[in-house]
Amino acid sequence: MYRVLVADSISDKGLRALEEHPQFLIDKIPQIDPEELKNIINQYDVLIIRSRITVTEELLENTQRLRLIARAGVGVDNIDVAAATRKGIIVVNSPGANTIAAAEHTFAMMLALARKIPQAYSSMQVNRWERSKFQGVELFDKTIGIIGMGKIGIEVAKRAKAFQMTVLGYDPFLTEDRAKNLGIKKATLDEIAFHSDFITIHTPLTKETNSLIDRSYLEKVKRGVRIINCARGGIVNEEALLEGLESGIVAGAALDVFVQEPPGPELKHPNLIVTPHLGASTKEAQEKVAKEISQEVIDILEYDSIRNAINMPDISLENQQTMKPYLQLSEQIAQIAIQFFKEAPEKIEVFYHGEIADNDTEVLSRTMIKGILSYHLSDTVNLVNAHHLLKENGLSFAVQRNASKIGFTNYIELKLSNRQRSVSIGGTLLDGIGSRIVKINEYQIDVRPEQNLLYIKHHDIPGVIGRVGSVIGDHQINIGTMQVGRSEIGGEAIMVLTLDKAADDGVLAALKETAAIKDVKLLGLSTGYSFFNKPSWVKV
Ligand SMILES: NC(=O)c1ccc[n+]([C@@H]2O[C@H](COP(=O)([O-])OP(=O)(O)OC[C@H]3O[C@@H](n4cnc5c(N)ncnc54)[C@H](O)[C@@H]3O)[C@@H](O)[C@H]2O)c1
Ligand SMILES: O=C(O)[C@H](O)COP(=O)(O)O
Repeated sequence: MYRVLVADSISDKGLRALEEHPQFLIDKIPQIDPEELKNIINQYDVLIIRSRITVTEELLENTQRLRLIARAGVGVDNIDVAAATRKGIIVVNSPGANTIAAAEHTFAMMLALARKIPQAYSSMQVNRWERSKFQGVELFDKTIGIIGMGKIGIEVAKRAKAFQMTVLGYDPFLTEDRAKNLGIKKATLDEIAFHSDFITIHTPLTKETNSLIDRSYLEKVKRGVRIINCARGGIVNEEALLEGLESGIVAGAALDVFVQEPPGPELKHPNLIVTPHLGASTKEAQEKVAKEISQEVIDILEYDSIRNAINMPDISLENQQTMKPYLQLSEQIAQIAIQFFKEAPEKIEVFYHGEIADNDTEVLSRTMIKGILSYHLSDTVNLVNAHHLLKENGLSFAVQRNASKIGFTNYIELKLSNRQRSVSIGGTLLDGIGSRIVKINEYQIDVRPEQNLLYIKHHDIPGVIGRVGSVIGDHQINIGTMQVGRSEIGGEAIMVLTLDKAADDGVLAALKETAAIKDVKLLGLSTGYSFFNKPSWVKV
């Protein structure tokens, strides 16, 4: 049973799927304060939040249990994603579910700003009738500059065109073609400053966008510009904005988001209109984000299907059918490799050949890293923090992908090495048959990866196979399959057996006493794959 803490006000209707799911137990504390959250966070597997809660590294230090932080909305700037990644916690959001709400709010703000509606309303509330004071401007025939042409920026652009505005768009990912298809002009930030009557921002808050609209930018804008920020507090520098409003360079501004939420009393000006972060606050958007997040939580924890994770590659239910057998094979290849290598390798190399190389193999690579690192670091490693732990432990990692086939339709090889030695394990998935380990170092074999494998290196002379069979039989262990590979007749050879139960120390000692046997290793593999599976190591 997974325990979920809903630590913000989230639509009940949207959460229904999660609440009705027998595997999830939900606690809702929408107004929880940071201290209480810190005290109880370790009781939960999942934390669902909006922008009210700040997830800090310090908060995450209080939990060993949390696996998933679900942001019912877009912005994850209130979550220390790097800290979550280090702890192996997946962070997901619900992009797109509140796009229309945010675009419509931007337009509501722009119209309210143009026609001074909030000011006129306040005046009438104190029984005044000041018609000339509240003369506004039209949107028709004006130029709007949109900074950030993502989902919301695009919806704002469409609406601006319906108002017959000239639309300038700036976004590092906006191409000329895309701009043309949208019927807008691709512009630079400076061109937006020089030509826009309205500027609206729709980027995330990043190092680059923090204070993007600052004093120096406001020195370049057209006098009388109106600025709208429904994206994130801080993208428009609040002090510079107040100065711009005071000097008249900025005729009006509309803010839905603030550096501090709620903002301090100093953030006031007669030409500044504000709303308390309401961009996503429509009934429809809240139901949609909560519904999307509920499904994502269920999919991740129940089906290992990941969409919209900030710190994990996507592995949706649709492509899971293809990828799941490879996930298990990758994990098993890594488990075999590290049980051979035993020490921590200095270098990890992965080679993908054939059709698999055309897929996004990142999740397979992470699975192998997890398989390798967890041998020494135990259960602190998962797919989320795999790369981080790799770097932290100073290991080098390289991937090579080659669509050409080398004997198999698909082939995955993992090589672990340090300055002294290396180990290579290769595996494939045979259509309609299942996975096979087909290479151990220089030896070609054909072994179905099962829970208990026994690897024996020996001289290729008569009698060894019989001796191995009788030692194992004497210990009442049934042999499932036996595969032999050799480099040359009478040279060195290997034998890989699948056993119905793990061989004990007595078997290994008896085998090692045989003169022709050079090495014996019992390899324990996990069967059945789950992102959160801990490998069941059988150390030899
Ligand atoms: N006020 C609200 O309640 C509310 C609601 C929803 C979203 N938002 C915020 O709106 C913002 C946009 O959301 P979205 O869903 O459109 O996201 P999105 O990811 O679809 O679009 C963001 C766009 O910003 C662009 N961008 C990034 N850095 C940039 C830069 N330096 N200059 C120009 N463009 C840059 C990206 O290329 C991307 O196209 C986010 O910050 C989100 O948190 C606020
Ligand atoms: O990033 C978002 O999705 C918006 O800012 C909405 O935030 P909220 O969920 O706190 O309303």
